[in-house]
Amino acid sequence: MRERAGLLAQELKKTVVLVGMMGAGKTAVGTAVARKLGVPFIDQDDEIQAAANSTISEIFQTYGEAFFREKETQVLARLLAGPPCILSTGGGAFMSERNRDLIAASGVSVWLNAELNLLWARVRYRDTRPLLRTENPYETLKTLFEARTPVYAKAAIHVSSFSNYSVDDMANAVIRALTEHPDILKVTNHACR
Ligand SMILES: Nc1ncnc2c1ncn2[C@@H]1O[C@H](COP(=O)(O)OP(=O)(O)OP(=O)(O)O)[C@@H](O)[C@H]1O
Ligand SMILES: O=C(O)C1=C[C@@H](O)[C@@H](O)[C@H](O)C1
Ligand SMILES: [Mg+2]
Repeated sequence: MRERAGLLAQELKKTVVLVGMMGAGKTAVGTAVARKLGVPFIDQDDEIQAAANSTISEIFQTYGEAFFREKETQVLARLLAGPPCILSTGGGAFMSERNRDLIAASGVSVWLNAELNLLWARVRYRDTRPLLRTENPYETLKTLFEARTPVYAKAAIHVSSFSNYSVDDMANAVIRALTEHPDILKVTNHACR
């Protein structure tokens, strides 16, 4: 893809799989990264909803979490078999060893790492996350955060989010991290042509 200045061509060689907690920005930042790189963006939660013709909440309510997790793995395998893209996972997808193996086999995992209070500030006013529909959603988020952090840390690339970062800042930080891996994102300078 060429930037407006016509200086950079970029080739995405592997699917970049964004992982992390609910509210880490996988969907928001992934969308921005894909737009900046001019590559396709796919949100795994959206794909599951489209395949089931129901919302995530409805799937949890009607069929339960175990069914959702099965669909999550099926959809992940299908998306990873497609052309390279920016793929935002659901918050729990990276918890499964099978999913981590699928990602490592044909993509690269990037952890969007954010502090608990930042995550809480982002998720507290939305009711689209069935796992947080509990008596004390902050405590639930904290429990998930503590249990999941060591697993997210297995991701190949880590990018930290801070409260003063915008979605755009985070997208740029992800792209900077990717450009350090030419086997993932190859950037060619065409300035001299
Ligand atoms: N610096 C930032 N990085 C990421 N998100 C940000 C940032 N600043 C504000 N936000 C907002 O925080 C929210 C992050 O939610 P988003 O749905 O992208 O998270 P997610 O990781 O996809 O969560 P889920 O696992 O539930 O799908 C968005 O509304 C986004 O606009
Ligand atoms: O953290 C999780 O386990 C989840 C996060 C969302 O993206 C959805 O995939 C679903 O609500 C489960
Ligand atoms: Mg999301």
